[in-house]
Amino acid sequence: MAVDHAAAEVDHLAAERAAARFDVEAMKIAWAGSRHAVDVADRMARLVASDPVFRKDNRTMLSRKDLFKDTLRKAAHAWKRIVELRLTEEEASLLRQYVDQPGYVDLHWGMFVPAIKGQGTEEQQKKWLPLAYKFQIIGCYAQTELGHGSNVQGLETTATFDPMTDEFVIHSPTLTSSKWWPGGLGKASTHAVVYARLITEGKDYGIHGFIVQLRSLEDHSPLPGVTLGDIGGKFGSGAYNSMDNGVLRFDHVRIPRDQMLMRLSQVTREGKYVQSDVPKQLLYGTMVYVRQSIVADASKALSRAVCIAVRYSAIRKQFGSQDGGPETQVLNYRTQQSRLFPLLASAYAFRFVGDWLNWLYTDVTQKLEVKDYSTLQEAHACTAGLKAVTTSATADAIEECRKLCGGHGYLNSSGLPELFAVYVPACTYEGDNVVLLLQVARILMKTVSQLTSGKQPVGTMAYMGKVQHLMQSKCAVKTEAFEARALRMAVNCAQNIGQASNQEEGFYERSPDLLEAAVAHIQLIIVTKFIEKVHQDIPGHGVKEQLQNLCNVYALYTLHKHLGDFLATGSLTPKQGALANEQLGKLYAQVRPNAVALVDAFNYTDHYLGSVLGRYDGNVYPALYEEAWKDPLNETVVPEGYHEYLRPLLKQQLKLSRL
Ligand SMILES: CCCCCCCC/C=C\CCCCCCCCCCCC(=O)SCCNC(=O)CCNC(=O)[C@H](O)C(C)(C)COP(=O)(O)OP(=O)(O)OC[C@H]1O[C@@H](n2cnc3c(N)ncnc32)[C@H](O)[C@@H]1OP(=O)(O)O
Ligand SMILES: Cc1cc2nc3c(=O)[nH]c(=O)nc-3n(C[C@H](O)[C@H](O)[C@H](O)COP(=O)(O)OP(=O)(O)OC[C@H]3O[C@@H](n4cnc5c(N)ncnc54)[C@H](O)[C@@H]3O)c2cc1C
Repeated sequence: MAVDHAAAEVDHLAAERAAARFDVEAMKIAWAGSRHAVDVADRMARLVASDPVFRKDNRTMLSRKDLFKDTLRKAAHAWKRIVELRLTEEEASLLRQYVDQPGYVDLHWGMFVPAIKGQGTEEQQKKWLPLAYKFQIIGCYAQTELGHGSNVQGLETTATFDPMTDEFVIHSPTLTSSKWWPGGLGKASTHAVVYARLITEGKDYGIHGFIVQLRSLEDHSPLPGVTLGDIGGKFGSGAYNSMDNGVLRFDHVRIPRDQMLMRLSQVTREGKYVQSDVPKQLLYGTMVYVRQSIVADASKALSRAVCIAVRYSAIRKQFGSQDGGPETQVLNYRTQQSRLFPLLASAYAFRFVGDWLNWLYTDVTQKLEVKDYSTLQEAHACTAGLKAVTTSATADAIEECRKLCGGHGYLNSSGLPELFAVYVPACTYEGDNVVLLLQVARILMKTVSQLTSGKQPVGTMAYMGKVQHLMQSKCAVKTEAFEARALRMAVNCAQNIGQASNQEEGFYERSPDLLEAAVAHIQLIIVTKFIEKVHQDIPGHGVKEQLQNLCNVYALYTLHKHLGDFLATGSLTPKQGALANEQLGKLYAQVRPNAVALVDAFNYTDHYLGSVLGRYDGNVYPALYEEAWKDPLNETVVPEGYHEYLRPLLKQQLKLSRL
């Protein structure tokens, strides 16, 4: 008798959901932040999913040109819906998230507008922002060049003030000074915030931002002296190829003086350079803003991958039980759990630390408005470090989820290859992760060096003030072990650097250790913020308990993975390390019955997940089967090329065999 496997799989997910020991609706609120956040996300997700223009299941099969046109169409349609429905900023940005296709709008809203807000004077904001808000101009963020990305101070584009005409002359003096990478620049943008070396009265004052028009507002052709285009195809099919990352060269392009962003410093009519009393690091403010939003995005990308892998692992069965009973769901394998559940816990951990970082960023912004710059360093260290640690972990985790889904995970229809390809550049853009961690390490070294002078560290570095205690004690408490590990690694680095003939040389020599010290510090922040979250009042049956479990999984898994650090610094004994591992196994057993419900709490539509393996209804096999037939290769039974290449070959073999 034929068994309807498909129906059986569907029942499986229902059984998983019924077995969950907590209130999923309440967990949705804990994940999203509030009832309001759940409702608005739900509404926007459904709006997108039900609109045929936002279809994306065919995306990996489109040519680059068709994909780009599809992106323009989606962006225009999204804007039309935003205006027609009078969506709020919150609704609009969720709508953009669920459209789920990188495009010029991300850089327009995400970097061009914030750069003008952060670096422009009130007058400049009044002039440019209304144009940008109504899409009467489209902007991008043109900082990186062919020759320099990480080293911003090394950029070569020049902006030379000409007092005769009251203009800046923007010029690309070398091939390596060509702007290279800015998203939206290649084909869509009409304007850019261009970062260039300001030269006036014969002196180079370093990097500053300028608003430069690139294309005609009449026919979109490049303005005189401007050469620009797309830099070419990128990693993976679909994925980030929807974005027109661009190249841009200037040949003595003139812009009015008032298009220099003048909040941080000014050039007078006479050509005098005047520095404001604000720290010059505010020039990097747009990057800080985007880095904090990238941390929030990490939890979104990771939770999508984990949702697919958990649901599919509940559906997928391999091998029978000892007594010949039904086959085992792969989710029941201890190895599957030990690979998957830490990723599930990380998704929650990154979500909560992302919320905290958003709070920190808002707090710093408010302080800056009243000229309080005391938390600028903390904001830089936290955004840079958390961006680096969460994006690296998420990129690795998406690939691990692909492997957790076996062969089917490698199909585009699983959604995982495209998610990986679109996500991995997050480890590079907005600051290469190693470069960012070295920034954190520099701040750690500075903090350690100040300990002897009695200066008490604050914010996320405050634990370093407990130096006497943390350097000596054996740690029984979990957070204390994380604190001791981070502090001792930092102090070891500082001592080693101190022995070098000069500090810079010492920093250079010790940079691999410094990276690890920075990671230890950032992991401490993530663990601490997760613990703080579970100490809050969290309503809903069983919700707090589940989050407590996941928090323990995240902390103990991190500890297990980096046990070498904990042992080498004497922050834990080998026995404690072994006990932690034992405990981890027990925690996985507690997560197991709740796993499917824990990913349901992300509340993702099938449209947003974009995965036949992660379908809410669990109907995986019919969907996989159907999806295969949609491939353009299956449009004809006999493939194109048969008559040119297969038939002659086969005929030739036939002739040979008859000889
Ligand atoms: C109606 C609404 C519609 C809604 C639609 C919604 C649409 C969607 C909206 C939003 C989406 C948002 C998402 C955006 C999409 C993102 C896509 C990806 C885009 C990617 C873009 C980019 O990549 S842009 C380019 C990024 N480039 C980099 O990150 C370069 C990295 N390098 C650097 O940052 C710097 O060079 C460096 C920090 C590494 C070194 O700089 P420098 O040499 O100048 O400094 P020092 O090391 O000497 O340090 C000096 C001193 O400064 C301190 N410091 C350094 N940086 C900062 C900082 N950022 N902030 C504060 N302080 C800083 C440093 O610690 C030192 O301090 P001391 O006290 O002197 O020691
Ligand atoms: C998809 C994508 C979108 C982008 N969008 C934009 C955009 O909109 N606007 C824009 O201006 N830019 C954009 N960029 C550029 C991006 O910001 C840079 O690529 C990034 O900052 C890294 O710089 P780089 O390419 O110069 O790398 P490099 O610095 O050349 O890195 C190469 C290697 O050198 C290492 N390295 C570099 N410096 C050090 C150091 N001091 N110590 C130790 N190791 C080091 C790095 O770790 C890395 O392994 C984008 C990039 C990508 C991939």
